Amino acid sequence: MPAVSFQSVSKIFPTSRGPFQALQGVSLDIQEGEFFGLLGPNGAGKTTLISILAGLSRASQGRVTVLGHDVQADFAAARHRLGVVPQELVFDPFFNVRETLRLQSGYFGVKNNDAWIDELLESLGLADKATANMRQLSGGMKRRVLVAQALVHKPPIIVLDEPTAGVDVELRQTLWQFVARLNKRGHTVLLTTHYLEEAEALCHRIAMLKNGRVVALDSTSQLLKSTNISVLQFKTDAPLPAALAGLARVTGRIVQLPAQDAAEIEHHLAALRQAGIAPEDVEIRRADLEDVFLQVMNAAAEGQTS
Ligand SMILES: Nc1ncnc2c1ncn2[C@@H]1O[C@H](COP(=O)(O)OP(=O)(O)OP(=O)(O)O)[C@@H](O)[C@H]1O
Repeated sequence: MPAVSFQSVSKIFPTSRGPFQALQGVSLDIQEGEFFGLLGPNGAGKTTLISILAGLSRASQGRVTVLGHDVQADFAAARHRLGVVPQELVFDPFFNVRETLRLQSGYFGVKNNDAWIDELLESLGLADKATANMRQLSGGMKRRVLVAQALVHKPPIIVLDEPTAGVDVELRQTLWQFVARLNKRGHTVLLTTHYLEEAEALCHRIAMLKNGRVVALDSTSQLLKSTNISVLQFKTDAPLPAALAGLARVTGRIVQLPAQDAAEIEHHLAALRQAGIAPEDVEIRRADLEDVFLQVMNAAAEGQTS
């Protein structure tokens, strides 16, 4: 039985400009013990899908189950098996950290779980903040409590919606170490993130969403193998010739150009030379998940317009 099963899930939001289809027939199964990544550009429908999974929003069509429990018909059983770390920081400011975690345990009918709460506090670097009031914590500390809060009832499935947005390097490392440990112990993890190097490092399998549809679904290693492209990377201050500008991924001075083969790399270099550009720090590397992601998204866009 899959840990999570999305079956032909569609979602239509009524808006002032008429109905808007945020999800269009999304079907995918996440197996028990998997570390699964859900990727997509802003507005692709990731949060909508997670809200339906968590029972916060209803699918317009289709069905979602959590370890066999329908998220609507069998809401309590499904919800109990999920630990959802939401994107937004929402807390009751009147409680301290430990009280917040005890309160959350109470919502799930869990008692006498102080040993687990201590482990959560310790693993998330919150041990010295146990009696601090929620409103005294920094944003990053609050995010740690949010993670702890989602895990108080030891859910078999952990759902993380962009947990590292705006989070410092230390917390990212603490968080990923802890989540990876829980995954090794058998917890299923569903992660959405815009940090593709995190997804590449952590996820066994990845689904890419665009405009509410699944446009790629495969193991991370297959996705990386699916593209035989290389990337020509260099630095320059000069504006690129138009023919290359459309292909390039530019970050400040760093330019990355995908190329199918050596001939195309030569072609790119010749185009630069012709434009009078002398690229600095030239290197050629294999495509990473970000390159694959961009390729999949561009192919999906072309598919839609044709
Ligand atoms: N309540 C709503 N009413 C109308 N449209 C909505 C509503 N909630 C979401 N949408 C729209 O549905 C689409 C998907 O939104 P969603 O938040 O699921 O995207 P996302 O993939 O999580 O994006 P991001 O990466 O920005 O978090 C967007 O176009 C959004 O504007």
